[in-house]
Amino acid sequence: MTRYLGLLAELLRESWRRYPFPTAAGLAAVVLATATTPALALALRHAVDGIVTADERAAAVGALAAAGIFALDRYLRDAGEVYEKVLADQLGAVHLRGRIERTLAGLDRLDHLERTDLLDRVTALQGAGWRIGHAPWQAVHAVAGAVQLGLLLFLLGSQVDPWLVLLVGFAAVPLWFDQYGQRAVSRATMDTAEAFRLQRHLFNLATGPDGGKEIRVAGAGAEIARRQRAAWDEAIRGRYRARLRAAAWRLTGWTVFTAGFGAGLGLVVHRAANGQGTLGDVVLAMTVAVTLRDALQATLFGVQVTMEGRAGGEPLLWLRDYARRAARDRGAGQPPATLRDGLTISGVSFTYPGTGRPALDRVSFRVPAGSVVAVVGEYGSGKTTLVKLLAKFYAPDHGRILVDGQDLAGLDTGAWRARCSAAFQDFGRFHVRFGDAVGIGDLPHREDQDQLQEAVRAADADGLVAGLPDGFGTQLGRRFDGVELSEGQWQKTALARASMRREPLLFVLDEPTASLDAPSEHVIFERYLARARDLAARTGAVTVIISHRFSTVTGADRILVLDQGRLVEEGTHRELLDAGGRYAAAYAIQATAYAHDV
Ligand SMILES: Nc1ncnc2c1ncn2[C@@H]1O[C@H](COP(=O)(O)OP(=O)(O)OP(=O)(O)O)[C@@H](O)[C@H]1O
Repeated sequence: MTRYLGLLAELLRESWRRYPFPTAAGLAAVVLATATTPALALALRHAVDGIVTADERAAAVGALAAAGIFALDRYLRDAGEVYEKVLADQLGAVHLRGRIERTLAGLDRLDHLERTDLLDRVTALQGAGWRIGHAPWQAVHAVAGAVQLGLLLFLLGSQVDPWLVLLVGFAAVPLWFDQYGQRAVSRATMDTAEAFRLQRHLFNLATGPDGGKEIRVAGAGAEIARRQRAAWDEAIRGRYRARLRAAAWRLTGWTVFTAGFGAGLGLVVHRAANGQGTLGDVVLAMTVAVTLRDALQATLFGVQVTMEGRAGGEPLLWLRDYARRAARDRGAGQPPATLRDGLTISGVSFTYPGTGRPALDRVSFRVPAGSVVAVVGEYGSGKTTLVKLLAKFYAPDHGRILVDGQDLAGLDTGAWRARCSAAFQDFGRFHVRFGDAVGIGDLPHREDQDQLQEAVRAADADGLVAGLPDGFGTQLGRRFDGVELSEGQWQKTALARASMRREPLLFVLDEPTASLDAPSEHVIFERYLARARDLAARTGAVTVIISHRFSTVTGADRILVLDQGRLVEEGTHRELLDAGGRYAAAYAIQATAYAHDV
């Protein structure tokens, strides 16, 4: 809570720094508006007592003052509202949202995209900028409302009857009760984030092109819709219940306040009837009574919206901590210009957070500079995890990865990644111009036509570009009225992207040809082996190829066989065949299968 309030104060300071005049004007309007109602009540009493005592001048002054204060009050509220809205939108929707997006995009790590508990927070960050942008102003209103409440009670106590000050206790009850309700709403928002995420995922699955074909063939549309509905119901039920609970707390608070307030008014009327007060006092008390309720409601509303902003503020604070921790783990060392020794993986173990079984278990091997290493193994044996560790997406739980003798953990993540190139199994489909979809692989050179051509050639995608209506300028993706590519064409585009960097130290190909036909696969492996030799000669680069198809990796210098996270065999294709172990058996099965196919 303290951190959240600190965040609100910080946002207000930022608003002040960026927009000093509108912020000052907005704050002045709120502060001045707190005094208008007490002033109006005093002016009205003056006017009424003037009328009762036949003091025409006093009555006229009181009436004029009341009219002026009323007009000022309206003006202050309207002007304040305009300033606040514009400032909150600027701060939240523009600055904070941009900052959130930049921070998320700049994160070196992957766990916020792969761990459910962290994904919930990332989900909660959507729209958080807008929500949190309004929260500081609501906090200002909550404070101003409380001050106004204090002024009104002081007025009642000092001008009418000191007993009426006791109303402050009754006024505090709804504020206090409201907190309980808001806490429940905040908790429910976090608790139901997963159900919301599931509902959105199912919605996208049912309406998007990715799973569309399978769902229709399987006739699973109704089932997906049912599950979506169930997820939605679960999420909404949780939030609805919390809101009901909040409403019950609020209603109880109001009931207590109304009882106290009714007794207070009765006291004032009783005093006036016994000559202990004037008619003006009764009018003052009535005016304050009416606005006391409004002031209290404004305070409650301010507290409520401020607290609702907490649902956006907490993930924002989490993101900061997370980004700070990620930055701390970033390392400062620079990678070598060229690899001389190579990579050493020494006793590396890694378990994904929240899982019980290690994805990699005490894996050790050496990749000499300039060599091509193939990693093979069954589904889920840890191949991609190994690559994630090499690309520094995760740090090993045990063991070390050395780059020419330097611990990878100590190398600056950005600098290391700048010397890595990678095509991943779950490659991205960038709906941009084809040239950008490839050029993004080496941003500083994304317009370099020679480099683009070279990358496209390496990925055997020259034919693809030639077939595009505007070549490199062709917009991709049907959603943007562009050309839709086939799965294999998207994969070739991803491969071309990974081939943009000319001087990587580590070149990773994770199932690079899974979506391609056999002739393309053959051409690509030939080209990548040649490219690996070329890179090796220039920078001593190491190429790591992951593949299920054993026939494609026979040309590698070394082949590593993983099984359930363990390195079980290692050697050249010939050595492994001669050893007659797991690799040899799997290779024989695949060779037979291909022979049957032919
Ligand atoms: N983000 C994750 N969170 C939790 N567990 C994971 C995650 N990614 C992978 N795993 C688990 O780690 C193990 C190794 O997965 P990995 O993706 O490295 O295997 P793989 O050999 O590359 O498999 P495939 O050939 O199917 O791509 C598997 O048991 C998998 O379920």
